[in-house]
Amino acid sequence: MGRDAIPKNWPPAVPYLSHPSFAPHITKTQLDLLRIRTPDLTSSIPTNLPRGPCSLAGLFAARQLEPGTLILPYYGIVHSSLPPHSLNHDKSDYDLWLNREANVAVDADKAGNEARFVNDYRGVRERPNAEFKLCWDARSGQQCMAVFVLPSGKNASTKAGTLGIAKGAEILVSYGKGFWSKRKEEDEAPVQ
Ligand SMILES: C[S@@+](CC[C@H](N)C(=O)[O-])C[C@H]1O[C@@H](n2cnc3c(N)ncnc32)[C@H](O)[C@@H]1O
Repeated sequence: MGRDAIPKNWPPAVPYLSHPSFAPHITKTQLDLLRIRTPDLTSSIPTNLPRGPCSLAGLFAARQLEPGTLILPYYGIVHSSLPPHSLNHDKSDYDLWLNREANVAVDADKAGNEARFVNDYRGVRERPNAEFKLCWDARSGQQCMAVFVLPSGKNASTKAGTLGIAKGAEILVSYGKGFWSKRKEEDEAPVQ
């Protein structure tokens, strides 16, 4: 796979990222905080994970995926969540916290990779089968958000044979109740 490869059917209006992109306002202090591997970052992206299109999944698993497996990193524009650069007043559906201490989030609205298409499980199946998790990218020596198969016991189905993600199944996370209650409020708000 060449360095400039992009996934099939990628929307032409959204630049495809094969690494995080840093907004120009990100400070050295914020960057330095992202370069610390804190003890809670037990999961990692290995140095041999290729850049570019993901071989394990687009939105659907390309093969059976075991609990806890790294599926793919979540790339977007790494930006400060504090004013004046905060995107809060125009927060996108693709914006995830990266590091609260550094006030840094990653937004895949304007640019990203396949992970920006991961849907919520509600209305699709009974439970999520994957999660967004902060991990350590050993390739760049930086903290990175990524999508992992839910480990056994973490909201995952415990029925025999249903752990992990079966080949062909959709990758589904939980956006959290807060996401959908906010969406409901917005939908019900009177049009100004
Ligand atoms: C991060 S995007 C996910 C990708 C999106 N489906 C797309 O095709 O670009 C988040 C948006 O996807 C839609 N979405 C995700 N999960 C959904 C679900 N379970 N039911 C309905 N809409 C969903 C919502 O519109 C949400 O704002």
